Amino acid sequence: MTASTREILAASNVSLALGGNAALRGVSTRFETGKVSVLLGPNGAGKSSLLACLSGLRCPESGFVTLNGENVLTLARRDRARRIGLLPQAPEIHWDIDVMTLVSLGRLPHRGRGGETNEDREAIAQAMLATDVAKLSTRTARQLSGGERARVLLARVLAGKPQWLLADEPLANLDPAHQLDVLEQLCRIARQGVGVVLVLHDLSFAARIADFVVLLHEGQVLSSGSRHQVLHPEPIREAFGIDAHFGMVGDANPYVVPLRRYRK
Ligand SMILES: Nc1ncnc2c1ncn2[C@@H]1O[C@H](COP(=O)(O)OP(=O)(O)OP(=O)(O)O)[C@@H](O)[C@H]1O
Repeated sequence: MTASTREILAASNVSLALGGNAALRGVSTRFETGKVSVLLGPNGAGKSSLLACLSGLRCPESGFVTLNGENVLTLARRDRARRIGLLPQAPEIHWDIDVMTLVSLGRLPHRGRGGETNEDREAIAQAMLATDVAKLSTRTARQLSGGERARVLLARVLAGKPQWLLADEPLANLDPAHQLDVLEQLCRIARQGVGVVLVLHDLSFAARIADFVVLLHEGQVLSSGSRHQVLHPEPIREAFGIDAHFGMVGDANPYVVPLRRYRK
């Protein structure tokens, strides 16, 4: 991808109410391809709601989301599905399906009438390798452990090779080795030009990989910018109500340890 093909996914003054709750209140922010962006915030802050609006899954009450200036809701569904891959939070698998078939569903937006192509097969194999699920390919997806299922569902999204990957807590349920593997894959595809937008709860992983951070609180953007600007005692205290210790292991591994609840 060259600078001229850079894409921007932008939320402009987005508000969303869910069941009478104000999930988002006038959120404006923008994301770029080629970067890892991380949404942070306490439970109920609006992170999943923002991903749902960015992906076109939910329609804001007011405001809008644009992809390169075009409203995501006006994109043809198939075009949107090709360009934006969404991994929702803790998705369920509702039917008996083997892992290989489930991952191959990620290619559906690309399928023509001729059935599976070599390109499809290659994308599926790459995605299964990247998430370390090849050895599970004949297993029934519903019988997998939580972490195995999470990796298979990420493989399905990766198989679609979207220009944008929006993932809601992609590290939840993963063991530390697979957390590191998945983070490395996500950073790698960002370097290749994909726009990666992640919801994370782990502040240390966010500090390690984020090019851009949006900190949400009560449906609003409390702070956004580089990890150095946002992963800072003041905004973290205000958003989460905690004091935290910020440190470094070597030159490249920042960490954040929540210490105690902040009491005024
Ligand atoms: N289906 C729904 N019906 C009613 N209210 C909802 C629904 N989904 C979310 N909400 C509310 O909208 C607000 C934002 O929820 P959202 O799931 O976006 O938060 P979040 O930041 O992703 O939280 P978490 O970290 O717990 O996943 C919360 O107050 C939540 O209770």
